[in-house]
Amino acid sequence: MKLFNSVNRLLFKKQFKLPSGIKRNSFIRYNSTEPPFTQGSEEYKGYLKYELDKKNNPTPILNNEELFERISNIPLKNYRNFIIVAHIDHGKSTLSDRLLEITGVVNPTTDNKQVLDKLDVERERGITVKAQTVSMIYHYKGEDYMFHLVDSPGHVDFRLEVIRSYASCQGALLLVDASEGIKAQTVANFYIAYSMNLHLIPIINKIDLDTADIPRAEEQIEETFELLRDDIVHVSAKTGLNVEYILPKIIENIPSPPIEKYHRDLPFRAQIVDSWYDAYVGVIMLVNVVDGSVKKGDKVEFCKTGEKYEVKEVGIMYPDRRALPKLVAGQVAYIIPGFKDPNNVFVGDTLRKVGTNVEPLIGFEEPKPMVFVGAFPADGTDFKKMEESLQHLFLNDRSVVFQRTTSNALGQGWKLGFLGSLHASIFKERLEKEHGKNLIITAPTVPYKVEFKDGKSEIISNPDDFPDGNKKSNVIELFEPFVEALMTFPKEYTGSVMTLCENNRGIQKEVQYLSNGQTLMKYFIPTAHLIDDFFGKLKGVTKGYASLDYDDGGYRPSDIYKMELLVNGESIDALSTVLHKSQIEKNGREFVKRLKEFLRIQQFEVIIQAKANGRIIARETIKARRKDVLAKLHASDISRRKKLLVKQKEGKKQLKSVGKVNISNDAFQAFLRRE
Ligand SMILES: Nc1nc2c(ncn2[C@@H]2O[C@H](COP(=O)(O)OP(=O)(O)OP(=O)(O)O)[C@@H](O)[C@H]2O)c(=O)[nH]1
Repeated sequence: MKLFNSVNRLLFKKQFKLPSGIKRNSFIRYNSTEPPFTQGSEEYKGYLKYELDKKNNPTPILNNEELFERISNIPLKNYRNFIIVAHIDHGKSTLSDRLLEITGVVNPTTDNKQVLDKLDVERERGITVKAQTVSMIYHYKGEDYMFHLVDSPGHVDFRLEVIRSYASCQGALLLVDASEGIKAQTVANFYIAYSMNLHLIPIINKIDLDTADIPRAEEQIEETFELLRDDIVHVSAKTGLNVEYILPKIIENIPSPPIEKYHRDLPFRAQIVDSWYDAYVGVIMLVNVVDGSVKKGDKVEFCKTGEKYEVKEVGIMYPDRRALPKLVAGQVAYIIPGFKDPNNVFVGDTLRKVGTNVEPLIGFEEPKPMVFVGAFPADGTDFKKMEESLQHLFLNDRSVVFQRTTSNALGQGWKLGFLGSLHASIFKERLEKEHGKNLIITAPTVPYKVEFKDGKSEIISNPDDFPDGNKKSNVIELFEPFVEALMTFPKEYTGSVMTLCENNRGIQKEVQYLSNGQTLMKYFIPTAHLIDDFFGKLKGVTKGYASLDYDDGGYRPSDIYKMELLVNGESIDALSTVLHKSQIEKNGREFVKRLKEFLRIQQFEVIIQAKANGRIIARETIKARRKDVLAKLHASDISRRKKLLVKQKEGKKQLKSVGKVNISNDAFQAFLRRE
């Protein structure tokens, strides 16, 4: 591989005519600081030829024996575990693809588009949802190095996933898009990496774009993160330009796993970093091996549950599973424990060999769902079948909370909890795509906290359970969750963003004007407003230029009430919401109006009301009208008559009944989807 790289480097050098005055040995610097080549220029054509040659002479892909032999000889001091962090869409997955090609993990001749984005949703939506790990071997200055690269999700909903991934890493590549510059998530991810003592390698990506502004991105990196301009590598992950210069930087700047924490001569101990389900082999666990070694046939124990299993397979992700005879300390690798139920595995738990009784490692913070929805099967749908199908959908995402629940209006169903609004919308979209009309999904809600007079407190994630009327007399205080939102946008929108935040009951924490003409603003925002498309509204008032990141902002006392929708005096529990006092009048009026539109004309008068704090807020009436489906037919048209009557009968079957009023599935769905 070394030979291959030097041949390529020569080829690469030969293709470019360097401007006069620039020496060959300043080649790296030249390529990493100058603007990209113009398309169609001689240099660009030369670069394309280099790309073609690379494709025709790829680094050979090792078979399992070769792989194990190479890995077995790599000492712990030559391990580098790192993560790529960046704002969403700044090119993490694309950069991973290029690194995998250079190190011969994947063949560059195949179309490597986001090799690591394995979940369907990730490929469909082009975003990373789960962190993925992949191992690489890189030969440098006569020695083999083992890299574990973690491609972490960029979106804030998956922040805990990012933090967990950091735990097994010593360094991070901090990626910034050359045309976009630093964004909210770049800042947020930088601070996490910094607080966890990770060594950072700054990289400016997308230098091939016409809109790339490299000096501006450099200035931002230097000013905001106090990283040296000279340390920045300039790359195009898309074309591969300069990506090879990142690898030596990783070796020289990121330390190996610390020898005081990782011991190859102690009994086996590993931390579970992630787990997923495979239809053929069952559960697969990704582990960070901290001490000792483990191999197929070893008996291992989960510290948390005490459950014991025999190891069926061990190996590394390369980029798919490659079975190896054994794993050793320092590796981030997989273990197949040979069971099917994903609920038996707890991320953060420690694995040890049976009988060794070594101390468990410190676990991770459990992800807390921030957004809840109810899901109910429409009439005629098989509950059990639907439940199996839903469970299947969530098998690979253990952060989804899945519980049975019942509603007086919609019958038996499930309560689903998600990490944030993107997480919820990804699954909602999939549910709607896969189950369409067979599933009614209620409006998203957030978990409220209630403190009672007896000192107890409760988290309420179903609005209908929110204390009201008599139940409220035992309550001392009600709390709603907030997020600490971090926004960046061009300075001229500062006033509009402030107004937006104030209108969403935001509490200002900090405003900073950055040198690049951007404002960085921090506000505490109620989570309920955040999930009500706050980002969409933020983009609206900043012409799409804002970026948003958020963190848990804790609970704050709040003047909140349950609002019910009544149809002929009967409350429809699935449509209850929890609202702040300031929103009740407006939302109450809007909700009854909307529900009126969606309710079918009934055979008697229907009264729709919104009620909160024991008071009727709004009211609408639907006048009775009998629908005669045969009215327009000629008396002798018997077969058509029959058909229509059958159709009417089917339609009636579809109606969900609340009190005496029938509400069709379509009406529920249309109301909830705000169509
Ligand atoms: N022009 C250009 N486009 C790039 C470059 N790198 C990535 N892209 C494009 O930018 C988009 C986002 O790239 P990804 O690699 O999916 O970004 P990501 O950071 O992994 O995104 P998330 O996983 O959603 O956070 C894709 O359309 C890429 O093709 C680059 O160097 N130049």
